[in-house]
Amino acid sequence: MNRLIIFDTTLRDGEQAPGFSMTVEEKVTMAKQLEKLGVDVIEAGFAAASEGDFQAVNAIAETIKDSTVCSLARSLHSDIEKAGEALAPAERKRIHTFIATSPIHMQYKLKMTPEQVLERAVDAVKFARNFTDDVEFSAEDAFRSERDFLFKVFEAVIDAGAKTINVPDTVGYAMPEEFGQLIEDIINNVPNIDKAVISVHCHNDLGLAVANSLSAIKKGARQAHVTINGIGERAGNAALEEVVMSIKVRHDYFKDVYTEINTKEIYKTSRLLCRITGSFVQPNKAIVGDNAFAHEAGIHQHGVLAHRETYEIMRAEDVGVPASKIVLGKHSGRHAFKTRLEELGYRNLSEEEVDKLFRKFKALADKKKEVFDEDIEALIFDELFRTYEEVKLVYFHVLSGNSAIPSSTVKIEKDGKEITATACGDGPIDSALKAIEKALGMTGRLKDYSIRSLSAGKDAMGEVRTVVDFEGTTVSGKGTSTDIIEASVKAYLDAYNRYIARKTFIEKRISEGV
Ligand SMILES: CC(=O)SCCNC(=O)CCNC(=O)[C@H](O)C(C)(C)COP(=O)(O)OP(=O)(O)OC[C@H]1O[C@@H](n2cnc3c(N)ncnc32)[C@H](O)[C@@H]1OP(=O)(O)O
Ligand SMILES: CC(C)C(=O)C(=O)O
Ligand SMILES: [Mg+2]
Repeated sequence: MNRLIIFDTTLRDGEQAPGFSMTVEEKVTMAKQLEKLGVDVIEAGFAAASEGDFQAVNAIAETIKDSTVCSLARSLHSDIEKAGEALAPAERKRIHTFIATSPIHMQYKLKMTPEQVLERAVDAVKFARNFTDDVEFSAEDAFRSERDFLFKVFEAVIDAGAKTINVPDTVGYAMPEEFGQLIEDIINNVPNIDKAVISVHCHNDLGLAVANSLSAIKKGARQAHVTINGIGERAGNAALEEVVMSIKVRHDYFKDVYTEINTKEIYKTSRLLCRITGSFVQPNKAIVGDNAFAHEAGIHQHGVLAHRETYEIMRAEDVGVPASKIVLGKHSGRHAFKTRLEELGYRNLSEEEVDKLFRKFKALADKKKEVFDEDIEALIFDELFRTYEEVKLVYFHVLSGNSAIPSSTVKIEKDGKEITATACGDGPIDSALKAIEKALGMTGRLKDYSIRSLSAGKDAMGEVRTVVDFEGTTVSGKGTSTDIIEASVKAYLDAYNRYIARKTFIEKRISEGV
């Protein structure tokens, strides 16, 4: 009675939004991840819409074992037959048939009388039962429908064999209290409602899709139509991650309602959808946005460091986000700054040293959006401990092409001497970094490498960031240039210089007996 069925329509309503079309292979990949996430029903598409959608529903029906696979169908025999055919291989299959019940849709779009709509709905459900016992019926635009007519339609389709009746707020018009009231009214006015599950399908035109879904769940709805990242027609549908985490985090409010979602898979699923569709979620998006577990303001950082729950109502790990983040920027405070210094290995700085660094950090943060670890290390060495000579790049030369073995020559200045070295590699960057290592006389393990453009145009400045392990110490480095090979070489040398600086710092501290 208290299990909330999660009906995911990312691959149907989600895909209907401009820019979110997916190929058959992409839909299957997404469906596999939805199965891992533990959704109860995957609405795989609208089999009658196109040959591609038919293939997608069919391929998902063949692949998915743990979730029910569903296809949408208008209240037409031809649509329902297509859905039945596409779903044939599924272990558990559902046909979701619908017809609009609001006066405006019946009059202007369907050009049908209410009696005809009622008859068509009943006929569709009966016909769908030839393919599966699991039939869901949606009264499209239910929220703007005449209540008595809506109740009559639901009663009739349940009698005809619908196991789930879905109540869509197709145009996102409802307010949460009103939508909850509609569910209560359906429970009180549809005599056979105990034979069906009440489902809701909310759109986000006024930003209320999740609030409306939750209000309905509170009143007794036990299935929610949702999509990953809230994608869907126009402003989208209710976001799966928000509905599921609301139920989980506020179990005190939703009493015994629960879902079978493996919440640790949420973040991964959200990212997969972004990768497949080439879309982004806004940074402040609940649960899965980049900032959902990030803290930049000093007072918040202090609170979170002292006791996480001061500013976090759920754990990042519970939704699969690697960890909550303390982001250093112009709003950050001394507590967070000192913690980051300690995380970077600078544990024994005096309070005066921390103060001096903190002032420099604030000045830098005023100029930069985000202050990275390598910026902090640069401050430490530039301001406090510049006791070593940096290795400098004198020049580099690279030979590359699709018919040549990439090779590089570099000259560096180290300890007052110029050293030249040459190496071959798998590509121009690989050969240049190998030549640098030969010249340095030390090999590092490149743990991470990223490149981004700092400006627009073909001649844009590129910024390379490297994370390198030198003799068991991990350091990061940064280099910029309009030439990405030069930026890479500089970033590698920068990491090496930080490694030497850190080693020098530790040796100095040891010799001082600290
Ligand atoms: C609220 C929702 O999300 S509803 C689902 C929306 N999803 C889609 O539309 C998916 C993609 N759609 C399509 O590929 C096409 O629209 C198709 C294949 C479904 C239909 O294409 P066409 O036959 O060219 O019709 P078209 O889309 O122009 O018009 C829709 C027709 O379906 C009818 N119709 C709409 N809803 C229903 C329904 N639930 N039951 C029966 N008929 C319906 C309309 O009255 C109209 O009929 P008409 O052609 O006799 O005037
Ligand atoms: C097909 C139905 C459920 C729909 O997407 C809607 O009404 O928004
Ligand atoms: Mg919809």
